[in-house]
Amino acid sequence: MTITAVSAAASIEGRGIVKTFGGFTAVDGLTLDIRSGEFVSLIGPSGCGKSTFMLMAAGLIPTSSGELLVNGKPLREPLTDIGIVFQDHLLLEFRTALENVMLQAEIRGLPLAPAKERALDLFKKLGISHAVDRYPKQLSGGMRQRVSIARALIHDPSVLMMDEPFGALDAITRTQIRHDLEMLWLEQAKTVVFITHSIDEAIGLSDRVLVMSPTPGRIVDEIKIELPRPRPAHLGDYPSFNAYADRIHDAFRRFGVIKY
Ligand SMILES: Nc1ncnc2c1ncn2[C@@H]1O[C@H](COP(=O)(O)OP(=O)(O)OP(=O)(O)O)[C@@H](O)[C@H]1O
Repeated sequence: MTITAVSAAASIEGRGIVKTFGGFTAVDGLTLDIRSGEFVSLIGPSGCGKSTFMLMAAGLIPTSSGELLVNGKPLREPLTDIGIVFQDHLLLEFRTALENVMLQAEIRGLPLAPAKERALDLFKKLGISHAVDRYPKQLSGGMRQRVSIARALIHDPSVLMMDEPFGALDAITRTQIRHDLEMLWLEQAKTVVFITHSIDEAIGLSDRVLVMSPTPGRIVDEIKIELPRPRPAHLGDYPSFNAYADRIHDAFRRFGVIKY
C-alpha cells in the first residue's frame, strides 16, 4: 500500500491576536506558538473564542489586530494545505462514505486512483473499512466522525484542525476514537490544533494544552503533557494525569468557570 508522502507539518504562531465583532471583543491578545508536528489542544469555557481562533488560524476570517504566521510567513489568505473536522460531520447524505471522502480529492483535482487508495487506507486505519459503501444515515455518529477525519486527511495536509470533533459522541466511543486519532497522528505526524471542552481528551491527546479564559479569550495556562504514548484508555493510571487535570480545574476556578 502506498501512501502519498507526508508533507512537512506546518508551524503556527499567533502574536497578540485580537478579534472583535462590532463592539464585542471575542479574542483578546492571544499569543501562541504551535510547532511543526505538535498536537496542541485549546481548552476553554463555551464562548471563549476557541472556534474564532481556529477560523483565523485557518485564514477563513481576518484578525482585527495582531499577526498569524504559518511556517514563519504572515497568513493573508485561507490555508489550503489543511484539513478541518467540525463537531457536525457535514457529510453529504446522497454520497457514500467513500464518495464523501473522495469529494475532497475531486474538488482539489487530485489524481483519483492514488487518492482512492489513500482513502481506503485511512478507512482501514480508522476501523471503518466495512462502511465505505454506506450512506451517512447508515453510519453511527462515531463512524461519521471517522469518515470526516478521513476526508480531512485524504489530501495529506500539513495541518489538521479539529473543532470539538467528538463533542456529540458518547463516552465509550470517544475513548476509542481518541486512541484511533492518536495512532493516526503518531503515524502521519501532522500539526494538530484540537479544540475541546474535555479535560480527558485534551490530556489524552496533546503534547501541550493551552487553557483559555472566559470571554474575551486569552491563554491563561500552558501545560506540557509528558505522558508516554500511546496513552491508555484510563488516564488515571498515571498519577501525573491528576496533577494536569487539577491544574486545568484550578485555572477555571480562578476565572469562576468552576465554582467548587
Ligand atoms: N460572526 C460573529 N459575529 C458576532 N459574534 C460572534 C461571531 N462569531 C463568534 N462570535 C462571538 O464570539 C464569541 C466566541 O465565539 P466562539 O464560537 O469562538 O467560542 P467557542 O469558545 O468556540 O465556544 P463553544 O465552546 O461554545 O463552541 C462568542 O461570544 C460568540 O457569540
